Amino acid sequence: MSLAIYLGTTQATPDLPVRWHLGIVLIVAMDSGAIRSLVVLPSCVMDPSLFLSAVCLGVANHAILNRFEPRGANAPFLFLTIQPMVLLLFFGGAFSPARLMWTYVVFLASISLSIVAYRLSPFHPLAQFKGPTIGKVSKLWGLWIAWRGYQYLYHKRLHDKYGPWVRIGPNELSVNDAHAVSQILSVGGLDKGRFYEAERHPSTPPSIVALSGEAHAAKRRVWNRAMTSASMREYEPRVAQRATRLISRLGDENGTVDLVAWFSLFALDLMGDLAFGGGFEMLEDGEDVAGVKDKIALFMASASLAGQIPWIVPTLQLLPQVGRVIQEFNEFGQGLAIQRVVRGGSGVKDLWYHLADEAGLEKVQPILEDSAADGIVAIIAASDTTASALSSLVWFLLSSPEYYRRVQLELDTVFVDGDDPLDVSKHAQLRFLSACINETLRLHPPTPSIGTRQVEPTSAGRTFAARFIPAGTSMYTPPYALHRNPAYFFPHPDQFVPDRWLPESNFAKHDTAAFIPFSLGSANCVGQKFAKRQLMMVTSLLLKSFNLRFAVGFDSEAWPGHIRDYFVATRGPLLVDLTPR
Ligand code: HEM
Repeated sequence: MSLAIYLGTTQATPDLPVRWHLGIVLIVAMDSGAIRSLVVLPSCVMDPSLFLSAVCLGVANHAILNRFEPRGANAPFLFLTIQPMVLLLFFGGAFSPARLMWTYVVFLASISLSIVAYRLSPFHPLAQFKGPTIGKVSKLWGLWIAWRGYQYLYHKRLHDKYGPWVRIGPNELSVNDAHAVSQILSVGGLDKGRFYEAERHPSTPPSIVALSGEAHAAKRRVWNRAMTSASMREYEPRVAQRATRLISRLGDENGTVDLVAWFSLFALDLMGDLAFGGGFEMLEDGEDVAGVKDKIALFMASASLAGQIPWIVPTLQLLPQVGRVIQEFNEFGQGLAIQRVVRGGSGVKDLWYHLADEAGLEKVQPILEDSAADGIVAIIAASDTTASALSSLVWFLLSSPEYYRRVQLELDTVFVDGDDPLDVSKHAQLRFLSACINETLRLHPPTPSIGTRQVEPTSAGRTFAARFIPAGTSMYTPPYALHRNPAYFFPHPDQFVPDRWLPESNFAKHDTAAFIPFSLGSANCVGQKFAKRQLMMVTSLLLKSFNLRFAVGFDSEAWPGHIRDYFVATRGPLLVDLTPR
């Protein structure tokens, strides 16, 4: 009830200063009897000195935990659990369950109130940053939003309301300022935050995504080799083969298809080929028989949610079920890796060839488990992202017939009869299709929020775009909000207007520094050129092969509403009718 009154009042007047929030909480709490019962009820079983000691102990615990922030919750949980018992023992007197319970209640209530008061107070290091009160108080609200998959929309809404810097968690900011974002993500900026620890389990080798610093740089060197222009040329025949099979399977369906599902089967088959020398035949089956997609979805959802409150990760990992998700995933990757090794490379310089350093270029050869972990990352990082981008591109084109017509005209001009739409040497001529891809990645970035970066907790803090950021602060740099910021893309920041990407266009604002679908800096997307190449190849072949329109009865306008953000955004079915051209 008190909470409802409090939320109601603050909702009606959202810009109340912090001291008013504290005042309202206090009055409502007193009025509702919460404070009275907290003082009166325990007095039946607790003498005043025990009561006061429990309060002081609670506040002291907050002061200590705040000063020496623990990395995990296991030791602090234990530490907090035993203290009320020790306090009771120290005070002596008759033991009763009621006395013990109230000691716990008073102790925990004191810690909680002390934390809330501090987080809302002007003494908190992030007090100068605006943001929703509930976010300042606890990360649990952010977890709830992330649970529902709406984090990307939440970030944008908060930036629309509070401006480019928003405090979205007790020690967390979201930044929608292109200059600051580039400083944060680029070389010399910040390392990955604890968000990424959720992807690691002590029993499994870390992949490139979960690493930072030197260890990341070493892995990245191998990945960079795998993504040079020469390496990509080796992969192109595989892309062409899988894209051709996709088109023939779509043709077999003879009518309405769910393109989200088919793009996903295509991308998984392709990455299975490149990362492990084959093994999936999902296009053939017309479905994901082995449930790889479900495994990825479960892994991504668990990691992205646990990443919201990283201090809980060591505790969660004590649960066998949690470890099992990560371990099973890892074993799955190792199984594929062993098959690839047994099968041999047959001279193909695929992704595995580079990840396993078959050329022997590294001083220390990676062990099979490490390469397997990276192979799995390749499947996760490359399949859902590419499939998401392809489906959004088709959705935008079918929703804007004029742009669809222009893309088709361009394709028909560049690829005249007998030309191969998979010929990458002609990509440079597909200027409008390229603009449509950029505009799709702008409005529907496949990773709409990315994980956090963190100011080194032992540092003296950092300054970005003239704002001082205290040590330990986590920072989101959300592409979705940045890409729709009218300060960078104007006019029509929320509309699909591919012309803004053409060199001859003259839009009032077109700041590509704010365009970060592949992130920036040393941990940006290593596969971005390959991703764009795939998008161009598949779209060219698809639109040359078929005329597309939304299936009859399909609610196309509602489709973007089904996008959910679990690090990589998921999409609902995209039902399209195809007729051969
Ligand atoms: C449209 C498609 C794609 C998009 C939008 C995309 C986006 C991204 C983004 C935003 C990151 C940085 C994530 C972070 O900072 O936490 C990333 C990282 C990464 N991506 Fe992509 N990606 C795509 C396709 C691909 C492909 C095709 C590959 C590989 C074949 C790939 C491999 C990777 C890898 C290995 C990383 C980790 C890099 C590192 O930590 O150094 N991605 N991607």
